[in-house]
Amino acid sequence: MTLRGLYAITDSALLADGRLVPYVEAALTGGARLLQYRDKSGDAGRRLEEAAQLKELCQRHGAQLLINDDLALASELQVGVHLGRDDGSLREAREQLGPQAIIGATCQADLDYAAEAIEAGASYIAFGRFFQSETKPGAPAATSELLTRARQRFSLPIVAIGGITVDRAPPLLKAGADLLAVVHGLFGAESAAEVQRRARAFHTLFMN
Ligand SMILES: Cc1ncc(COP(=O)(O)OP(=O)(O)O)c(N)n1
Ligand SMILES: Cc1nc(C(=O)O)sc1CCOP(=O)(O)O
Ligand SMILES: [Mg+2]
Repeated sequence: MTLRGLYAITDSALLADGRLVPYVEAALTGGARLLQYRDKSGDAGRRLEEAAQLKELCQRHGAQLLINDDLALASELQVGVHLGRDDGSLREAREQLGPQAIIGATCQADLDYAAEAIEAGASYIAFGRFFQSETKPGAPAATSELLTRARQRFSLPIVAIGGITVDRAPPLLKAGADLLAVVHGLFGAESAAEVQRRARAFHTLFMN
């Protein structure tokens, strides 16, 4: 699968009160290619149930599911995983999930760490945050110049994350991002119809 396009990331607060499935379905209908289940609660039963539902939705829409932080859950569902720098070993994830699995690595603004992540078996490298983020205000900042340098140095798919909206996205694509990872700019919406409209607008950016 080509890793390019909109990468939707769930948020348990934005998608509470029954919004998880309809909003995710809207994002996938609008064209999201990857979906990350990001839930920081310790409720293992609910996490398994929700992630299994999302896997089924992704399969129906030809998209790929990744689990944030949790290799054991990714392994149980046989889906991908996204790991930050303190979330466990990328090498172990690759060994456990096999050669086909999508494994993502948070690289913040660190090109040398990205090189290590690639060596350890990452499928994509994620840089950010590019703008002020409502979801993770404390994430270290990155610039589009960093993205340009990453593009020159690496051929692996590059993800941009952090405060991305449809209006802010074009310079990131110009600098070489293959995937735009978005929480609030996609799911911080009043209705599923608005989520679908935003997803479609992101999707259209990749057609140019
Ligand atoms: C695509 C993508 N990029 C970066 C992150 C951030 O991961 P991490 O630093 O581990 O922070 P948390 O998301 O776990 O709070 C991500 N999740 N996805
Ligand atoms: C989870 C996360 N990681 C980031 C990083 O820079 O590594 S920024 C971020 C939050 C992304 O959400 P939003 O699209 O609402 O800003
Ligand atoms: Mg993490």
